[in-house]
Amino acid sequence: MTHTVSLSRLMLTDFRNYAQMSLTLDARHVVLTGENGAGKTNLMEAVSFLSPGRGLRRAVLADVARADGAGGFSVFAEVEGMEDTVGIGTGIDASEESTARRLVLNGTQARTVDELTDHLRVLWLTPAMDGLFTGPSSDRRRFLDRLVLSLDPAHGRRASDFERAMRGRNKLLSEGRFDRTWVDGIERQMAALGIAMALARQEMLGLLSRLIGEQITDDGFPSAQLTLSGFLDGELEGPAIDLEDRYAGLLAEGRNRDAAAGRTLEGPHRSDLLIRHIEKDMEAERCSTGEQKALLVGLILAHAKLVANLTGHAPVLLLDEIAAHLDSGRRALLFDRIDAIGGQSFMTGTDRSMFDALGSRAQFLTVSHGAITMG
Ligand SMILES: Nc1ncnc2c1ncn2[C@@H]1O[C@H](COP(=O)(O)OP(=O)(O)OP(=O)(O)O)[C@@H](O)[C@H]1O
Repeated sequence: MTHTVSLSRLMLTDFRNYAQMSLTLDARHVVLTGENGAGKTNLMEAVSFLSPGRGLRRAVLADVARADGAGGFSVFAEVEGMEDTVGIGTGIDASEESTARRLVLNGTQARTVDELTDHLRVLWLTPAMDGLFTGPSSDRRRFLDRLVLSLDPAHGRRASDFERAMRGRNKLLSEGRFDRTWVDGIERQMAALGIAMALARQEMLGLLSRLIGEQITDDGFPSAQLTLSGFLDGELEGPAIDLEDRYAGLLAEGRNRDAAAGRTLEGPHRSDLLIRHIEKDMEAERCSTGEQKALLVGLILAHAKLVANLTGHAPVLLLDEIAAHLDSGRRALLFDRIDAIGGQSFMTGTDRSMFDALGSRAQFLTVSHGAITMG
């Protein structure tokens, strides 16, 4: 049985084009319609700040604060969450020097943003992700890591610790300091973190692939075959300690090469996510724009289902302009699929009639110049 996690209240202060906004919601889906530039995506971005990281635009926090405001911003949400009802407040104060946002849970300062994951998981799909299959591998790695993060909150910390250790190694090598014990120590640390990262990614992809395999249908949303490549390909099996030894060995062997290159050439930071369209048996990057979009939608919805199955709680989904290029039949199927995940989804569009097939399954909101009206 999947429980619905839903926002029952959302309040914004000086968030992008919202000076003050307060919204009361029920657990149904939320459809936001309005003209271009009205503030639909901004509202979704505010909801994305209820998860760790920099939100769906990967914004610099100072840019989020309303241009004519005092320099700070806040987002407050009441969430019927995974544990209980929780009040979540986040933002930055105008006077704060820090670039990190503050996070308050039920009135108490949280230690880390990872604590958010105890209450809700937020996943999103935005038009900015349309180039995922054709863009640089760093985009796919980030996408992959967000998928892992929504199942394994420790993944983010592991990745940032790995980055830090790697920068330390690069610096030592570039300065020609091959002090054995020092470099050995950093490489052992990189090996432990790097293998843990690779295994977490592989495990998530295994679970997701199995779920996709079980739900292959011919409803117009293609299925993705997902493969990890670029780091210990085909070797990520057996005890983790053996894999760590193998990776530490590769790092030690590669010191001269990496010193010359000025960076570490072997590691999970070089992985790529290879995606194929199963029904067409074709690499995603060679599929048409429409096929790529459908593939991405299918992938996000399958992942949402996986999160729901594994945690027992459906994630909150932010689907920006998801129905834009679909005919009415496809749209109705899409809404059924979204609804079947069992959670609350936020969807945007310019035209309300595009969402007619949702009927009473959604609450409809009109957005105009940073203000919201129901209906
Ligand atoms: N920090 C900020 N302060 C004030 N306004 C901002 C800030 N950041 C962005 N905006 C404005 O917010 C407006 C709404 O943007 P948003 O992306 O939410 O529009 P939208 O309703 O999703 O439109 P579209 O249908 O075109 O995607 C834009 O006009 C943008 O210039």
